[in-house]
Amino acid sequence: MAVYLDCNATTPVAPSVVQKITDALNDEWGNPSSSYELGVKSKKSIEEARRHIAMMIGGKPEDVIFTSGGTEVNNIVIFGIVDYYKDWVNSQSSVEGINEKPHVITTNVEHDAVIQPIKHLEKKGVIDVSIVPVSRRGCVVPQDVLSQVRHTTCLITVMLANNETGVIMPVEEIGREVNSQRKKEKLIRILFHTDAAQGIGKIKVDADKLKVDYLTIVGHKFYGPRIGCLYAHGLGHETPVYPLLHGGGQEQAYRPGTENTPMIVGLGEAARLVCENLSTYSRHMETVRDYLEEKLKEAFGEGHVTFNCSKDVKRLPNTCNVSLAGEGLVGHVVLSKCSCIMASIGAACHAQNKPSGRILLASGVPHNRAVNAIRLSVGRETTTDDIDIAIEDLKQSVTTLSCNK
Ligand SMILES: Cc1ncc(COP(=O)(O)O)c(C=O)c1O
Ligand SMILES: O=C(O)CC[SeH]
Repeated sequence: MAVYLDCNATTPVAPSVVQKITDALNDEWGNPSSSYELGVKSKKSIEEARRHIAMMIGGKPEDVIFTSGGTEVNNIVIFGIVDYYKDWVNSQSSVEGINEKPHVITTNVEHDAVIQPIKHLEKKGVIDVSIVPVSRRGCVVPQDVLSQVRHTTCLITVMLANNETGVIMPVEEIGREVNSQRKKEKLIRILFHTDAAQGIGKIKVDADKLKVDYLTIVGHKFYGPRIGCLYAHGLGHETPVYPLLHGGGQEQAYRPGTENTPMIVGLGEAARLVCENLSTYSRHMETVRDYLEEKLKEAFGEGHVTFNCSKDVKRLPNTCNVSLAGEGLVGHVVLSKCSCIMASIGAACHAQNKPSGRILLASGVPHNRAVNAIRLSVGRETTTDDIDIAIEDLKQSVTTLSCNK
């Protein structure tokens, strides 16, 4: 019997989401831009989905733009900064600092879909970057971020929760202070982005409360389809969005292209499920995750089990990053000897045979523990019976590896 414990990598699509997608494929295939009934019907279902998504994050429907996924959203935000800064410089009467580059601040534990576009622009010499290391507890300190602000800073991006450790970052605290000094000094307003991919569907996400200008939504992390959304607070008037793509007028021309109605409708249903059931989902996942951690300690002994997320930081209710002490118990090797568990040692988009260098090591986990790390991320359907099976699977894997030494 297979036990899926990799929900931070991706989740199954909820049954009602599958049904909504199927119905839309069959009945709402019209072009949403078409003025006849078939098109109007498709457009209406898209706008209903937009309303559910806006409600899920405490935003307005007109501030939600559909994209192909989270990677696209993060690239829209990061690449847009270059034009944002240029437009601001051109709008200034004085030319002081006109040749200085826009400055971006981020952390050293962001997902590649944030780090890589930032590094790309830095390598091209287009932006200056400050990468703020998280504390030894794996959580970024707000003052460490804010102390990096300079007169050319125009974007701060800090993920809401880390995909490997589950650590929840102090986004709201940073959001409150981001522009506290700027207005007095007539400097460019700093735009604040959070990649909420791992938070949505697990914890309450309120864009207004977080004081973010941009927020990334990733459907396949909360039982939805593999598309995403960009939330921009006061889209187009308070917060600029510079399109990566140019074409028709869809999505207020911020993300042109004939809409993927079935997947958008599915994402709307996934958002509706979160709106209605988040506290139930969150409580269940935390109960099962805590049961998992107790059973790991029982099975291997407290002295042989180390959890790689500090107890005194806020963390996602579904994530357990654990290292089993013992020579040869390298994370990916232990998983390779398991016959039931489907899990990972870190981000799926990284090679599964080397430790999470950037995230666990960056979070203060010593190398000998990082190499033995396994990420177990439970879901809405994970049961304690699943955990019992997973624990037995891990025990047999460790026994096999110990005998082979
Ligand atoms: C934190 C985080 N950000 C961004 C992404 C990228 O989203 P997508 O897979 O939709 O491009 C992922 C997962 O894939 C993620 O875990
Ligand atoms: O597995 C993850 O952490 C997200 C997909 Se790269």
